[in-house]
Amino acid sequence: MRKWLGYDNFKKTFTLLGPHLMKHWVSYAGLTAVMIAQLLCALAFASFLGQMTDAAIHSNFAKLTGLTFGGIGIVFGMVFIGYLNTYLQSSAIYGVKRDLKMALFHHTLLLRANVMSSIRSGDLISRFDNDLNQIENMLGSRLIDLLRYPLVYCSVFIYLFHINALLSLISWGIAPAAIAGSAIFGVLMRRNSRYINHLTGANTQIVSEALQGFLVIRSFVLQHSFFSRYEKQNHELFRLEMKNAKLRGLYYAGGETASSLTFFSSLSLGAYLISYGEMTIGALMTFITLVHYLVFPLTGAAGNWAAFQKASGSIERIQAILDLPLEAPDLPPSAISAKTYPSTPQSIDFDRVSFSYKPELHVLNQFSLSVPAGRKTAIVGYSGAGKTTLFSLILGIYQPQAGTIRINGQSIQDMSVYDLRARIAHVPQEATLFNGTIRENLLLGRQKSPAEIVKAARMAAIDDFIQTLPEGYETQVGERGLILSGGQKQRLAIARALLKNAPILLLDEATSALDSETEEKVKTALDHLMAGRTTLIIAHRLSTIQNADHIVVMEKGQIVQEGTHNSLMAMGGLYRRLHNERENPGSYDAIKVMGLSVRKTR
Ligand SMILES: Nc1ncnc2c1ncn2[C@@H]1O[C@H](COP(=O)(O)OP(=O)(O)OP(=O)(O)O)[C@@H](O)[C@H]1O
Repeated sequence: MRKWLGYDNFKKTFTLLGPHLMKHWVSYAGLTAVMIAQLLCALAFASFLGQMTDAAIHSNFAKLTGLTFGGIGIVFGMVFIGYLNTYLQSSAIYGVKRDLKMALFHHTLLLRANVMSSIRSGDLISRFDNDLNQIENMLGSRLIDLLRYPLVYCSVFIYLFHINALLSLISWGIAPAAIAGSAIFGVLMRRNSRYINHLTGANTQIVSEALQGFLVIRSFVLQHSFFSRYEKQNHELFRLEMKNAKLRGLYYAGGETASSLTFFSSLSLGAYLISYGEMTIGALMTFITLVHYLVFPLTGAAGNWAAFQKASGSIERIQAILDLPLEAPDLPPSAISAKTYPSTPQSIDFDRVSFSYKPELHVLNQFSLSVPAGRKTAIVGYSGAGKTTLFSLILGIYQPQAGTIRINGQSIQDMSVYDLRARIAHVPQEATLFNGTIRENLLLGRQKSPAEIVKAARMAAIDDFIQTLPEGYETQVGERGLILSGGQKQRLAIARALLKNAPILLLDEATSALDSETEEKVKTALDHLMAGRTTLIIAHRLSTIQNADHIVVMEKGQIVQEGTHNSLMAMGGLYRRLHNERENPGSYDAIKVMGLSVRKTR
């Protein structure tokens, strides 16, 4: 029975919404007062109609005049209460919705990276959009209706019982049908709505992928396949929405039938009682004005219940995000992104670190490496060797399952992630730009003078390009930096790192998108930036790391060779193979590692 009536969903709804509702208690208390005032006005108006009718029948002009003024007063009162109702409802609905949205975004910003990478962006966006709208639908007057319906039913029943006991009992005839109808309707709506919410999420995902991957979609001519998926989902959504509409229609028809039946049976029985002199015409007028107040709390409660069932699916989806684990309990203080860490060099140590993204796949196994303070260490290896994973671990984005990572001898587990990241300037493989100006994208919350910004951009060999733009540093980069080339974005990311001025520098293929001439210019800037800082560089082109103090060669999450460029070249093995492959792609060694059989000519 509890399941059928959706009691658990009801409880879940209030567990999530309770604190937010409490915050807006003034609006909800106001709405409750308005609701009571509306009820009193309705009772007064019904009584007014009855008294007017009886006064007219008995030609009581003095009473009629008094009642007219009273009626005008009731009408003005109702108009004012109606205005208050609209205002307070908006404040209650949008206040709670705003708070829920902020809680969801706050949580999203702090989600752990492994959780974040498992969430589909479209699905997450639809929780902000579709699910919050469903909840909005349930807030405000629908919540107050939970109180209103029993209160209206009881007070009107007592009032009408006082007028005529027999007539008032007619409403009891529809009560069992209304309660059973509400339970069945609620269960069917909930089932349907869950599926609709899920499909809406999948639908948003397709649109989001189509926007993000529009170049690939066009170059691989995928429009048809994307459209077919979208079309199929939309047909299914339409089918489910229509199913819901049929349910609502049936429900509405049921409510109307119950209301009309009660009205006509009250009218007929009332007419009969009048003809026997057991009731006045005025009393019947009052009665039939109020009789629908005995029906709508029963049928309306069922409709309300259905809205709760619908919203409970959305609440479940929002709660599911709010239950996901966070990497830190709260947002970083606003000043931290502007903080410049003292530039004293810092050492990095990996001490028997083991890490896997998934239990069955070990990326690092008992990995140990010491990166001396203020030196330049390069990491090379085939794709998938685990190089980028090392950076993610240093940044505290993922936590190792075993072993310790230390910075200047202190375990990073004992540091706040924000303090840890304040020490590191990271240039990732893919430079992400945000919607905003070039200047905002370079600063990312930092305070720097225009001269410092230009200096960093010059060092990253991007100032010349920026100066050619009509609005220079104030140019909007467009969503995801679409107006810039891959190399330009990469140079902006390097300028960003220069401006961060942190003691640890992590460069992950930072110059991979640059042509050799630009790379040469940027290299000078990077050499300048790296001087005196602890630098880890991942590079595909080995020519860019030949002057590194130390080179670490990785294979399948293990260090297989270490040394300087010259010592590693002399040693032979994987480093020399990689070097020959990447720097002299036509050489005998390179062809051999590509698995081709070549006959030696010498
Ligand atoms: N978020 C992730 N979830 C699951 N597995 C991952 C994730 N990121 C990387 N991996 C896996 O971990 C392994 C190491 O990846 P990593 O990105 O560290 O390699 P890499 O040496 O930096 O490669 P590349 O040179 O291509 O960037 C790979 O097998 C990869 O498939």
